[in-house]
Amino acid sequence: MMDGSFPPPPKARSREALTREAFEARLRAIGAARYHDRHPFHARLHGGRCSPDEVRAWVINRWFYQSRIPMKDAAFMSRVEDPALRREWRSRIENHDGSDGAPGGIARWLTLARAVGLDPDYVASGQGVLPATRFAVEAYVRFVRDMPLLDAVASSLTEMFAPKIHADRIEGLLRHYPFADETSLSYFRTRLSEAPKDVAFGLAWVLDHADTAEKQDAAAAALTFKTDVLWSQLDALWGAYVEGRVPPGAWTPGEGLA
Ligand SMILES: O=C(O)c1cc(C(=O)O)c2c(n1)C(=O)C(=O)c1cc(C(=O)O)[nH]c1-2
Repeated sequence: MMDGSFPPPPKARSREALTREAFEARLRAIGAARYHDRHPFHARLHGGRCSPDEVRAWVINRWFYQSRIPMKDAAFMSRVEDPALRREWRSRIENHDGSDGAPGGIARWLTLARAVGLDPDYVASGQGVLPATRFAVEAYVRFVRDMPLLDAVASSLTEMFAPKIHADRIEGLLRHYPFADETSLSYFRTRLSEAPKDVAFGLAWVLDHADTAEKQDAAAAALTFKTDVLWSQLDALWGAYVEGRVPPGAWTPGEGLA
């Protein structure tokens, strides 16, 4: 500078938060690019190309995810100080565990297990679950237990994309597999009516609370993390049961049959 002074440092420009609409679009774009409906295992399953043992392997491994969902929701609720938020959230646990003597999602999953020829007690024991499935699912439970509440709620928002995959699954399984009927697939039919309430609440909560660019980034990262949790389970399933590299200790065909 002519007068020998230094130019002022550039002002640290704070990024503006996206509008509600633009932020929702950002979250939906994560699903469009990364949700596990795009995984080749789902195309194989819904297209009728899975062998009976591949279907059994999917039922055994996916059970582990199902079984941990109410545990992660309980972990979430244990951190919530607002009774209104806990009241809203607790139906998620009842949906899976059942209430007032009515069966929940876990019981419906075991009905599916029986229909594909598995012993439900074997499936419920968690034996034979792939190590990578266990790692991914446990990472999800820990994430919800340890991260800020905003990240925890955002990580549940993969469910925004689930109704389509549940509807595709019902249609594909009914068309291609003899075990499929309204009883064996009741898990998915029930989710079609349960999930929209949870999604509407969770999405509105995230849109309300992610009110800075940094929080929006954190919520988007949480949703991305969750898509990885889902995708890596199917990668593990594919490696073990489509390509035939079953890791030590994991289910082998013939085990755990009814
Ligand atoms: O079949 C599926 O593809 C699928 C995906 C997801 C998901 O996106 O996490 C859930 C479910 N199903 C489901 O049935 C379910 O109850 C559920 C709860 C949650 C969650 O993160 O709280 N995700 C899912």
